[in-house]
Amino acid sequence: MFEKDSFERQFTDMIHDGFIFIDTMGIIQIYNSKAKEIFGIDYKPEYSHSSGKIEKGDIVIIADSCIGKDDGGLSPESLKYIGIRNSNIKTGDAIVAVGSYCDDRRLVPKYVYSSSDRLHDKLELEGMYHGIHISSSIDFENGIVAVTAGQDTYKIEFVKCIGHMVVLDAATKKMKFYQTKGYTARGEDINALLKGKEFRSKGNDTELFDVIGKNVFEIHNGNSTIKEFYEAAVGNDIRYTDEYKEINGRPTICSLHPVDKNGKRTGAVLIIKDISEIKKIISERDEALQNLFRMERKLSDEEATEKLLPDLAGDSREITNVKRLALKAAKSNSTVLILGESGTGKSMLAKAIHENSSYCNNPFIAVNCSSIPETLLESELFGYEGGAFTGAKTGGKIGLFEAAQNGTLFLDEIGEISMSLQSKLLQVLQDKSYYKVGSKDIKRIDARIIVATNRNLEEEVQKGRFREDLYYRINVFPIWMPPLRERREDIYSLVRNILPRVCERTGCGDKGISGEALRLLYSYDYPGNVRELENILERAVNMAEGKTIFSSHLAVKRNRQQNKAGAKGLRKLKEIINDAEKEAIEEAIAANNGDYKSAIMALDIGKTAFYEKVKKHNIII
Ligand SMILES: Nc1ncnc2c1ncn2[C@@H]1O[C@H](COP(=O)(O)OP(=O)(O)OP(=O)(O)O)[C@@H](O)[C@H]1O
Repeated sequence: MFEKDSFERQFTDMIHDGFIFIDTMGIIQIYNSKAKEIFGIDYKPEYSHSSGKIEKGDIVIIADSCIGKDDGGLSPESLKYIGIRNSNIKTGDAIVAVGSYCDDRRLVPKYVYSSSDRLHDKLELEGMYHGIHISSSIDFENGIVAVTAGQDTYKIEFVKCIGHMVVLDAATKKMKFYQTKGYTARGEDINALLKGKEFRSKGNDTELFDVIGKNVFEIHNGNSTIKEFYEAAVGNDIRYTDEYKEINGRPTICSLHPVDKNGKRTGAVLIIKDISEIKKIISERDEALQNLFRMERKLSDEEATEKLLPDLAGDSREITNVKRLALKAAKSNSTVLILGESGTGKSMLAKAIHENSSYCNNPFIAVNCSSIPETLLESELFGYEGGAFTGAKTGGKIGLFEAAQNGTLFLDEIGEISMSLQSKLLQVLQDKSYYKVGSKDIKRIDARIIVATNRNLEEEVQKGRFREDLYYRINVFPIWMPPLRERREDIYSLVRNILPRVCERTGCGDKGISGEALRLLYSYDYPGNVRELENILERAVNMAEGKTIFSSHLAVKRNRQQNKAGAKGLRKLKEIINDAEKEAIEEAIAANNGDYKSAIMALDIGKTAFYEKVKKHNIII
């Protein structure tokens, strides 16, 4: 229809978009330069090679981001051509591999693969193979697939999926084929080549690859866009403008126009805008936005935990997690079970949950189950009617459940209650109702229940000391408070939070703490957790006469390392003297309320010697 160098052809080459015209037989009549560029036809690559086919013993290097879904059509089974027979490799997996083609010398292939459900930034294989340095990598984040053989690297950019392959000649180890963009149009998909199809030459050796006169399905795999294109060309009334379409695995924006002459269909035109670059930018932007969103959410999460649980000091990963869970628990009305060693802050957390819940304007009633005698606990919890038992108040008594109505009832040390009370509690939690002792009137529970224990309840259940059904009933929303020794980084913020409180409580005036003392606090193991830290600080505040707490004011055993050395009894005399010297200086400073002149006099040493020793022992003054 068109002359080879016709005016129309030259004209369409000037268009910035890809322009393809096919006739009513699906034969390509115009295929402008931009279309060739988009689909890698007439692409002038860096490296040249002649035409040929993969032969026995050739080294084949593959990097496939999504087996079976790339446009190279690689299947897990076809990997057998390079010696990979692994039934765990599935369609959709990513693989980087090197192997010898149809090799009966049994050269073992090397490969790394990753299932599609695993998130990865990069998949990489690197090493010597058959005397040549090979690397094959897929950079998912930047959309680059690269194969290096010796000094030469062959890269292809991709948007969604890609199948890349480089072949080295068995004898010379020189590159004899490599994949570049446009391989679908050239009909050089990996699978076909592995099955023995010939490849075309490239670079300086590129044979004239004229698509004019070829059927459109020869050049483009028959996806729905090309099918529609053909349908429009043969007479169907399909047309669209600027629609997102994929052709040969490349994202494009297409416009389809049927072409009629004298009322008769003569073919169709497909105009293509290459948007792979834009798509990449968009996906990068989307990813950046997602990261930003994630960061913002994390920050606002952290801000929220700080704002809503201000009394709960600590910013370690462990305590932050506890705070996050606590805020979630506060939003639900399920029973919360707080577990953890004594003194870790379970009661404090229960209060914080209450304060952040919808029950916050109503009472928070805390009851330590171990501190109330067993005989009284039932009547304390449920209350009693006047005259219910000998010694009962005449007017009866409101129980803690009733007192906590519409608020929160915190049952601390739940692991301590007797088996008979456990059954009653189970009933109450199940039925959400109870009877006052000596009453036949049913009472409804509208309080939120939080329970806590420092016992290992699972172990208690196994030993028959705690009812299994009650354990399951209260274990709805468990929160584990980690011991302080497992979150030492909280010590600083705990001291900052607790010290002013302790100073106020003891009426000793504001006091600070020396770096040395902080370091000592940091090195201690705290079997009694935060409560023990609080007690240590309280004692120190009372001991320190000046404004600063020094390590000599802290009633803690020596630090972990020193404990260990001490336990072995292997400390050298020099070390002992050294420690004693340090302690003496600290004590002198503390005893003189931080007044160095007096400390120097008390120690009866020279000023220079004093400052030298202070420096040597790293004493903060
Ligand atoms: N994160 C924290 N921030 C500030 N103070 C804390 C923190 N955790 C615990 N404390 C303080 O430590 C002390 C012990 O806390 P709490 O009574 O809540 O511990 P507990 O785990 O309930 O102890 P027990 O198991 O013995 O009942 C309290 O005085 C509390 O104020």
